[in-house]
Amino acid sequence: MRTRFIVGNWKMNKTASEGGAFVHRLSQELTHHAGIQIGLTPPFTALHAVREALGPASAFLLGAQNLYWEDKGAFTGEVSGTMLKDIGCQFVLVGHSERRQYFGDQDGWTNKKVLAALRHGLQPILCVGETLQDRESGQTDLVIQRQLRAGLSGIESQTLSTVTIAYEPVWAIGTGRAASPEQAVPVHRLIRKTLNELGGADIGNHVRILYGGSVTPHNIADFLASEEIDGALVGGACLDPVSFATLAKVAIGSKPTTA
Ligand SMILES: O=C(CO)COP(=O)(O)O
Repeated sequence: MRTRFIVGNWKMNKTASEGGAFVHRLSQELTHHAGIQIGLTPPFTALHAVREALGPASAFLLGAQNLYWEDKGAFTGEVSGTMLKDIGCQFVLVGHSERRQYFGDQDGWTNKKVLAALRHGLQPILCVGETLQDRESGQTDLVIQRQLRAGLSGIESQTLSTVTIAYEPVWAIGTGRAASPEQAVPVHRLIRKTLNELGGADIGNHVRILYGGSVTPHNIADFLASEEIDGALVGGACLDPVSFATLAKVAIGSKPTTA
């Protein structure tokens, strides 16, 4: 049984004080969320305020949007796994398409970042996804397999089962044009198959695979109706606490159907 995971990725939004206010409002809206995990990835500057607002016993998980693979040193502008762990993070996004597109994060880097996260006891969420051009030229499967094989290189089977994958088609991010479940599910199956090839046995069946790209309170149930989709990585619709709580409540209430 894979526990569902709904993650709100704030991207470059919200100051520290706005982050604290968000958490207070979210906690009022979402008083229980038994059976699923909910994570937030504020910008680095709001991590402390969000951790404080959540309190030590919070069931919400705190994550970061990126990390650097060295533990410390002369790397101006970077943040290490040691620092994220110290501030209370439990997980970290790696290889988000905006990192790949604007900041040059390549497959080799995502691998170093995944390994660094694991070394520090941070659960990595490795993001993969094809561009529109990739999809239209029939390259989707190749791109996804390349990103997975490179990003997860050198990880032993047992550890591989603790990684989470987010499938985020680049053309669906921030466009209001979500993939249909019919488009997403075959890619989720391909990801599981690739994980089984990488880890042996049925490792892929233990790994959570989230969908991301224009997920809203209105379409989340359609994705979660498939047992292949274990949750969502949400951008725009997570910035308002009421919208995010509504989305999470749908996730708590919906049951997957066996394919
Ligand atoms: O990139 C995303 C989450 O990481 C998705 O963003 P949107 O939900 O705004 O499309």
